[in-house]
Amino acid sequence: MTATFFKYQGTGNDFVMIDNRTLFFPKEDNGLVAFLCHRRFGIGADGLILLENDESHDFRMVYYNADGREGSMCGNGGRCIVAFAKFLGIIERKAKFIAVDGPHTATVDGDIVSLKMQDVTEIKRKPSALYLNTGSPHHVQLVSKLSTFNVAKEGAKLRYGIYGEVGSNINFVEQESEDTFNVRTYERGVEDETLSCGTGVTAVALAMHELGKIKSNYAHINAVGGKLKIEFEFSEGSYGQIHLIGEAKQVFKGEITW
Ligand SMILES: N[C@@H](CCC[C@H](N)C(=O)O)C(=O)O
Repeated sequence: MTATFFKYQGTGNDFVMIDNRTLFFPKEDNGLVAFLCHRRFGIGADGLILLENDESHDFRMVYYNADGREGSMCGNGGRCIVAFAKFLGIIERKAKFIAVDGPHTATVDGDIVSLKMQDVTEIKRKPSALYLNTGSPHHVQLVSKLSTFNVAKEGAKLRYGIYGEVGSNINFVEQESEDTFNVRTYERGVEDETLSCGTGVTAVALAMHELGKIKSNYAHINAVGGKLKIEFEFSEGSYGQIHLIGEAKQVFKGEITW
């Protein structure tokens, strides 16, 4: 079979994007997804995303990690699929779509996509980290000398050591200034460091607010692959109106045969 695909990136988190409105894609074939994401034998990506029709939303997002398994919510992927929906003419400046963690809204302004995330009602404190779910599970840990920190090794240790079979994404953070943080993430399902993780930097912003490290209702994040902004409201122990904001770009279009 020969299929048309698109490649998108959001602050360096890259995705194979497929228009599956005709439902041609064999969704149960995890080996095929892993092959398409493979950086030497396939197209190469941190994940694969299918755009499908949905009765009560503009579209449906189906997200797979690079290991071929369906993942939990992907924030950067969510921003990229909104840019893809605009490219396909499904939306103009506003989107309402459904993903694995529920409905999302988004706005597009040029290459900048602002994606509304689910509310977060619980942040767990661990001895040297915080743990929360922003659509995907995230461990958030402050470290020093982030630029030379061994994210792949330490991330794998925590991902398998603390969180067992289900696992978690692991974010290492360093405060840069009053409202700015540098973040590097080990991603579950990619099983390596990626250049950016949208649900991860969202988790970092909320965790830093929880620790009193930010007084504002926003945070700027320097991921390895680019800059993101997170805005939120905090009331009665809960975070709402959470927006993940940053660039999402189409990189190329191609055809692949399997
Ligand atoms: N890259 C993603 C996170 C994707 C989810 C994750 N790898 C998982 O299934 O745990 C993002 O931008 O949020």
